[in-house]
Amino acid sequence: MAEKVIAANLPTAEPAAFEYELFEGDPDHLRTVVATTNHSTPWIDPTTMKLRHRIGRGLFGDVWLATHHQSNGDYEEHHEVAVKMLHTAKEDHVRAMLDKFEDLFTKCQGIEGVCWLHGVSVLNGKICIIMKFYEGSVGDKMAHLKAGKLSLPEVLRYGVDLAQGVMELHSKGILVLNLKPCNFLLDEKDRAVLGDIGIPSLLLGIPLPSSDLTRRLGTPNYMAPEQWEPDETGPISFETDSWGFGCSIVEMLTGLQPWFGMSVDEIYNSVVRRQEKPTIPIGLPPPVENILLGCFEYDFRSRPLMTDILQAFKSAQNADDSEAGWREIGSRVGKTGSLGYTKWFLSKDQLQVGDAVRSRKPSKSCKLENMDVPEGVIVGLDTDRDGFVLVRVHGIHDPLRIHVSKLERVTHGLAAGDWVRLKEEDKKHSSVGILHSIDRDGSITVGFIGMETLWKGSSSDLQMAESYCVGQFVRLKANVLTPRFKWPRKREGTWATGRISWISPNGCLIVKFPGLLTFGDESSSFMADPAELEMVTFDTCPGIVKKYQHLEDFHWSVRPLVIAVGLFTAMKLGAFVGKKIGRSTAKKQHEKENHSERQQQVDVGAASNPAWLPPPVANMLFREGVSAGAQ
Ligand SMILES: Nc1ncnc2c1ncn2[C@@H]1O[C@H](COP(=O)(O)OP(=O)(O)OP(=O)(O)O)[C@@H](O)[C@H]1O
Repeated sequence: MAEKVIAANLPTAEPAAFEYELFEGDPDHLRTVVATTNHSTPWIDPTTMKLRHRIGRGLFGDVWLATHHQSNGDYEEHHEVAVKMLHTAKEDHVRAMLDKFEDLFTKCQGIEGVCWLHGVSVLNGKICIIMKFYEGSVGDKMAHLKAGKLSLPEVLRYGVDLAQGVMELHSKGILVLNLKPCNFLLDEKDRAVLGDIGIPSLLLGIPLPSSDLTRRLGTPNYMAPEQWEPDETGPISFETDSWGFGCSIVEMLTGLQPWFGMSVDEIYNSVVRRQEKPTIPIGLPPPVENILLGCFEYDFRSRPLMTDILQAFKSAQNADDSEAGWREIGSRVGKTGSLGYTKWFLSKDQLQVGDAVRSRKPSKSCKLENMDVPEGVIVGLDTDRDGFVLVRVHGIHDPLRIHVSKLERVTHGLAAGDWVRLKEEDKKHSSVGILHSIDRDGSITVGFIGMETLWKGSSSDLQMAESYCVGQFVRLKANVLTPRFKWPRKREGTWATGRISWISPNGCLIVKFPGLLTFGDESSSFMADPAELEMVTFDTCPGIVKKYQHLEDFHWSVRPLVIAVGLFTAMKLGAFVGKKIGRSTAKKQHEKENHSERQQQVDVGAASNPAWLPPPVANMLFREGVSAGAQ
């Protein structure tokens, strides 16, 4: 049977190549790696391995069927094993990966629901992960079915197996990052186990050989938005696996791989830039449908954890009519609470009596004002109404009855979601980030630009930082000469001011520049490090000129519009002034004519008067003349 599956899995088998692969390597090189690596338990002597057939070729390397030969004088055994041979890496990277593998190996011991790991070896400078050989995968099973998809009860059963396996790995701090039906292996009892565990995690932080692979830490069709550039718009976290899990379930239910037929760049544009989600079949049991909707939340903090997924699948499995309602394919919109948080987001922190709390601000707002509870303490749980707690607020006699979704826990002055700054800067990453969690003992996790995973530390390492939200205007601080990310300049050469359009969970700001006119492919969105920015508001702009310049940041058309209005006004004014001048010239002309007429009359009247007569006298004469003329 094993041979049958192997044959079916042989897309590009190279039967003769393995001997070459195994023995061509420089034994001294191997000995160096072996000798300098701490390989107490997982290390397998490469000379005991014999590669037989290549089963498949994946993004991270090839999988081979091999024989592992073991003997200790008394006995001699040959085991059929699967060998994942990773791509060639530099010697110091090999060492780093072997150390990481050892940690993974130790943590995986005794975990059910994940592929059995025998150990690790190095052949030809390539790391080989040696695992139990399984008869096939969920992907293989689907490929052999006529419709290419599984029944709902089967999906739920495998889903429960897998969620349990992933949950166990998560409990040991291991991220899978490559969940997909081909990596769900099937054991003798038709239970799904996770294959290929943790390989992207082994590669985290290690430069990949091909530039094409550098931004991929998984299989593109199953990758979560934050997985593409985890140090820039990440970090990756446990909920990153929830996205991959959701993609796999959708594929198992429909037989269609998410983003099928699209190139890597097209998938990147759909998932990361346009924030699109895989299509979810409609008519699924409500717990499964809700969980899938949650799995495809763009911000991973809003997604369910594996324990939520397991619970949902179990409850759908127990429901009698699980398959009755599943009909056709369509898309749905996720449900969020009144403040814009999903129930998965809110369920990550369970409030307890004695917790200090404050009102939760709406998810897309910076404003803390008008809070019902600026500061309070939970003094009891309302047993009559589910989800309500009693909060004692300073200055109010009776405790307030408030729903937990409207409150957030404050520990050592910090609450999840706060903007924080590291007291001691670390050059490797930004000093400003977003707090993801704070335990009651003060241990924290923070998302920082420059880190692929969450930073762990203590609340005493942090201080509050200025918070940013979508819609605010920002520009680079004057002392920033070389920003972390590219930042556009105005025509005059000064840094442009932009508007925040999105905030990644690590605090990376996606900034648009409505004040700059862009052409063709020119991108209008830029990433920015909050540590390098300052806010721009009308109040902070000194003087009328700066205020007007800020007005220009709102839209590129403000300047031409102002120029047009200016020109129009100038023309109108010109015309008006022209008319006025014309009128006054005509008037003056008229007056001049009148005057010369009068003058003539005066001259006539004054003809007998000498020219040296003083003006009052002359005027008197003039008046007399006018009156004489008028008479
Ligand atoms: N332990 C194993 N036993 C039997 N078959 C395995 C085992 N591990 C992997 N396979 C099979 O080998 C084939 C190739 O696996 P591989 O994981 O290399 O491919 P991939 O999942 O497409 O790529 P990658 O994981 O590198 O992104 C798959 O069909 C997989 O089911």
